[in-house]
Amino acid sequence: MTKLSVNINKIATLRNSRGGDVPNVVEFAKDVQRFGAEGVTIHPRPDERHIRYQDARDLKSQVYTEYNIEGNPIDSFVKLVLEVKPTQVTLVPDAIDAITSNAGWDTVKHKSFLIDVIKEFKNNGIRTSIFVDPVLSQIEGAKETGTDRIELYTETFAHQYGLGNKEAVRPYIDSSALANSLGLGINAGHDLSLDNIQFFKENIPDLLEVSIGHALISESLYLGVENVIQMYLNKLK
Ligand SMILES: CC(=O)[C@@H](O)[C@H](O)COP(=O)(O)O
Ligand SMILES: NCC(=O)COP(=O)(O)O
Repeated sequence: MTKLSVNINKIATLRNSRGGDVPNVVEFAKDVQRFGAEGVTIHPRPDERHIRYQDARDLKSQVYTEYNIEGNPIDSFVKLVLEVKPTQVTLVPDAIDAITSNAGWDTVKHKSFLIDVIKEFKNNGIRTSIFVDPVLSQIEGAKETGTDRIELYTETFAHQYGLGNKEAVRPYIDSSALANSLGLGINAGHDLSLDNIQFFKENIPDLLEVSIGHALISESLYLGVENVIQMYLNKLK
């Protein structure tokens, strides 16, 4: 059974584009859980261009499924996560001005930093996951950090699968087999979608959780727009 955690960053992006509070991020999180999502993911960035640190606090009492906060563990992020105490923190090595996440950790180079920060979160009862590329040496390095889980960075798989290259799932199969043998839990995310999720899931045994945002919100627009147009037309009769 793989849990679906909905990343609601894009809802905050839409809200922020107008100021105000529409769409409301907390109400949206409540809705996705009511519709069956098994988790809510946010990825507050230092510039707060979508999810704001205050959103992370406001969501705490309303996320009754798994609450996953992702981000680069700079001081302000670590403080926020220790205050909010989500179910899981996913550490992502984002550059401060990254448009979106674009690489996993170098778990060998950053081993001692990761050990320290992971220990602090675990001591506070927060499950840890670290974002990694599907590279065996990086999975072995992840084990050394003491993390509970890894999140496989799926952008390459998603891109190649879209081009018809199904073999692109091979490094993920090998990485997840190694992670399993090392006792690491396996999450995955980035550019997963209705097109590629079933194939990915079928190939990765013991996939515990996927976090999906960009495609899921886009698909919700595509699949919902017809209904909304009809509702407007009815009001305009
Ligand atoms: C780690 C990861 O792949 C996602 O959290 C992704 O980075 C979402 O962040 P943005 O919504 O800012 O693109
Ligand atoms: N951890 C990945 C995530 O939260 C969502 O990534 P995406 O679906 O927006 O690419």
